[in-house]
Amino acid sequence: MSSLSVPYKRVVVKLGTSVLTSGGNSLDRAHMVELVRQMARLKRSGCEIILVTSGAIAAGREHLGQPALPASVASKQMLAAVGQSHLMQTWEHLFNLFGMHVGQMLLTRADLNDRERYLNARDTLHALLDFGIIPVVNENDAVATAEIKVGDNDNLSALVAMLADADKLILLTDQSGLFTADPRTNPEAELISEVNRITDELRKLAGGSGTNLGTGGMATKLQAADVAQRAGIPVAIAAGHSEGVIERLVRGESVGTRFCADEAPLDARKQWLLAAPTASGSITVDAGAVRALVEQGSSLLPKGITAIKGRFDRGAAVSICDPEGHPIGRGIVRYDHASLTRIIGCHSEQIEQHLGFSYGTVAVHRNDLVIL
Ligand SMILES: Nc1ncnc2c1ncn2[C@@H]1O[C@H](COP(=O)(O)OP(=O)(O)O)[C@@H](O)[C@H]1O
Ligand SMILES: N[C@@H](CCC(=O)OP(=O)(O)O)C(=O)O
Repeated sequence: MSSLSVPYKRVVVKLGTSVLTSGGNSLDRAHMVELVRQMARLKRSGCEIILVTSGAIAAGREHLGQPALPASVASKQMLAAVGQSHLMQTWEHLFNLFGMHVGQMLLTRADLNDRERYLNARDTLHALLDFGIIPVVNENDAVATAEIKVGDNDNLSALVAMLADADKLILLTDQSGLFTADPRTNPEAELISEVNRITDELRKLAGGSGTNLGTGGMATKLQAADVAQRAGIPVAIAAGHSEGVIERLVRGESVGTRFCADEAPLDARKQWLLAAPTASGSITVDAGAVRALVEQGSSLLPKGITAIKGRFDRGAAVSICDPEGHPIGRGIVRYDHASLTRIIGCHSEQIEQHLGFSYGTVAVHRNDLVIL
């Protein structure tokens, strides 16, 4: 038994393509063994590990003899379909060396959009953990169309961290963390070691992927960190090739860039609302409503609505935008788009008069609303 002391008991580790291939054209199995060794030691010390793994497309290219990375979505899906089974076999084999089992979960946004499916996925994840099995998660690239995709494994890992009630999210990549600029193009870039709040200024520093292998670069890692932070989960971005990096982070050492968790995290339903649903429409509100929603945490009344876009049912998730069209929040509507269009700008007491029925005085209740 290892004598490691682990302050974090349930940890999501996301490994980018950049880490799994070491920047090359195939999976770097020697390095994967080293990463598995660290995770296995942590597991023996009482820490539950959930692995979010990229690398299906890279494994598919390797298996098929390195065809050029295709531009078309269908060809990438084909590579992912070929590669996912090889990727999974590799993980299974490596964890088996340490006497551990893995269970595959392939998810899309559609599995998380619907609250019931979200809860089902959560139950499966918890059942795997209860059995001492390591969940190995990737996006279900082979079936994910643009509408149902999470799109990148950084955001997927934040969703998984929430699903799992994890107490730490570790994003491992080919850089030592978040820098003041992309270190590939700016040699002056400096590592940012701690982030308390993710601001627009910080978002501007985070660029896309510097390679054609990774998806999203630092921009999607920051989005993931934002979601996880608000769910009360601390996040680290660090280099996957830094020695003992997973163990050091789980032991509480500060490596790379550390994002503190919010002290007042959103409740479970709002976490789901923040992270999962694709908005089926949008509601534009006036300046007074923006203040009421953002500063006072009020519900959205029909009176503050100035425009509605899209077609949605009662109970759908919609985006809420300020007068300039910038999204300020996301909420579940109490009225479908047709009814809401008829009560735009109305006082709440007039709803029944206009519609002949009422589902209550608010368009979006504050319990069903999350501010971005
Ligand atoms: N501010 C930044 N700090 C660090 N890396 C950055 C920054 N902006 C952009 N990047 C790029 O993000 C890349 C890592 O993301 P990505 O290629 O998607 O890797 P992964 O496969 O690990 O997800 C880096 O190689 C780097 O070029
Ligand atoms: N799901 C894809 C990876 C998507 C992705 O986000 O890649 P990366 O930026 O390398 O973490 C795959 O398995 O190839």
